[in-house]
Amino acid sequence: MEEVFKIEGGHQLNGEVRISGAKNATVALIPASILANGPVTICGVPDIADVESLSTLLEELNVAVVHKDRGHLIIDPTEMVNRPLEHPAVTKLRASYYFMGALLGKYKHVKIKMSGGCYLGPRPIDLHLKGFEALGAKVDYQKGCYTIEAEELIGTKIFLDISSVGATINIMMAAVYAKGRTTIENAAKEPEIIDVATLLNKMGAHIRGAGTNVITIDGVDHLSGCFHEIIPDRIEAGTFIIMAAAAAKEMKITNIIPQHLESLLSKLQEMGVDMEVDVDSVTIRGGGKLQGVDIKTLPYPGFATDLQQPLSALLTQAEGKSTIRETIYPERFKHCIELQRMGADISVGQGSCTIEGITPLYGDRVTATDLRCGASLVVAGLLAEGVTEIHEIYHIERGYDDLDGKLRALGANIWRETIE
Ligand SMILES: CC(=O)N[C@H]1[C@@H](OP(=O)(O)OP(=O)(O)OC[C@H]2O[C@@H](n3ccc(=O)[nH]c3=O)[C@H](O)[C@@H]2O)O[C@H](CO)[C@@H](O)[C@@H]1O
Ligand SMILES: C=C(OP(=O)(O)O)C(=O)O
Repeated sequence: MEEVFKIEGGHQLNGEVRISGAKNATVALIPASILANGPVTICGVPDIADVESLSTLLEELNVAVVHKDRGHLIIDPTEMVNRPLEHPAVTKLRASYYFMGALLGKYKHVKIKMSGGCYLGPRPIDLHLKGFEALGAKVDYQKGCYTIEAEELIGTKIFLDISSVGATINIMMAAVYAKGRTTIENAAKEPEIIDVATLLNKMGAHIRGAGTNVITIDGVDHLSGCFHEIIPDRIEAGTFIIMAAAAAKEMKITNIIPQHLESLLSKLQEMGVDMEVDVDSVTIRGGGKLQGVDIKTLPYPGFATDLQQPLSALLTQAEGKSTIRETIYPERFKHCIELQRMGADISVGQGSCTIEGITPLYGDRVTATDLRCGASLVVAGLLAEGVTEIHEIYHIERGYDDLDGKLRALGANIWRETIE
């Protein structure tokens, strides 16, 4: 028995959609909260499977977790116990690795299984571990489990060979209680990193420079509970913007920070998408003629790798040739095989793909091999003739809050079906 999405294409989207809190911020804010010595209230928490998995892990640690209405989450680590995290929930998502930095920071000791998440090609965590070691920790890996411990953590200068989002956040969390100053050079600059630094600073940490490539963390002795509202999800916003360009007459995407979406919006403008950008919303008028474009994924503020997959589906409807060069995850092209099944003319090369448009798409039985592949297939399903059946939607549920409900409210014909 499996639950699938079915989408009947060709229904025009219209109206307004409100974007939820950012998944990639939330999944770091939740582990970061355990660094406090009192209750932390996070508001705007998206209703996604990754949050459920992290809540399970908090409960494993005897942290009190209360889900209130409208995305309020109260995390109270007052009675916390630093147990090994070997629960299967660890492997359900990538971000469980943030418990490494958080538990190491708070207790100088952590034992945790290897995390999971989308397979996008190899996703090593060597930079996280090197960062912990530079702070004075010893890392041991046995039988799929990391043990990381330190007598004390001492601030130091850490240069990241690659500006990794995960390593930047993990080191930041490990360093908040360290003695003296930690400097992260070549730090990642994604908005989610600023959000985590903001939460930690509200708790009493002393972090400067988040959002630039040099972050300094001056260790403190105590962190308290606080209240924090999560930034909007720029990847969910981008996905809906792409869907609007694909299938909307007029659609307003609200609760966004347009500055976080500049690389996408400027590409869509180059494609010929009609848009009106406001302070915290964008209105898209779809149905116009689209031109193919070339895209290169890059760390923020460059074009987000998480959006190249949904955009690929739209590019099948753009005139001429489009090329996507993937510099973050050169193997992130599994969605192309699924799109080909639906009629797309795509060839995949070494770290890139070429899409020839315009090709009509036809509903078929396809598989969401990862989260954004799933989003790409939903975009394709909205455009396709007939019914598209998407399997393995648990990937989509890991990162999109009520994607099908939001689409139905906009006029899409999408439903869930349980099949044998
Ligand atoms: C939960 C979360 O926030 N996930 C996002 C995060 O993943 P994640 O934090 O895992 O991605 P990173 O920024 O760490 O990865 C960037 C690049 O660095 C490499 N690398 C990373 C760490 C390391 O120790 N060694 C190493 O070689 C990776 O293989 C990749 O090629 O950023 C990615 C890049 O924007 C996004 O696609 C993910 O949606
Ligand atoms: C790859 C992603 O997520 P994760 O890092 O959680 O696997 C994503 O959000 O597109």
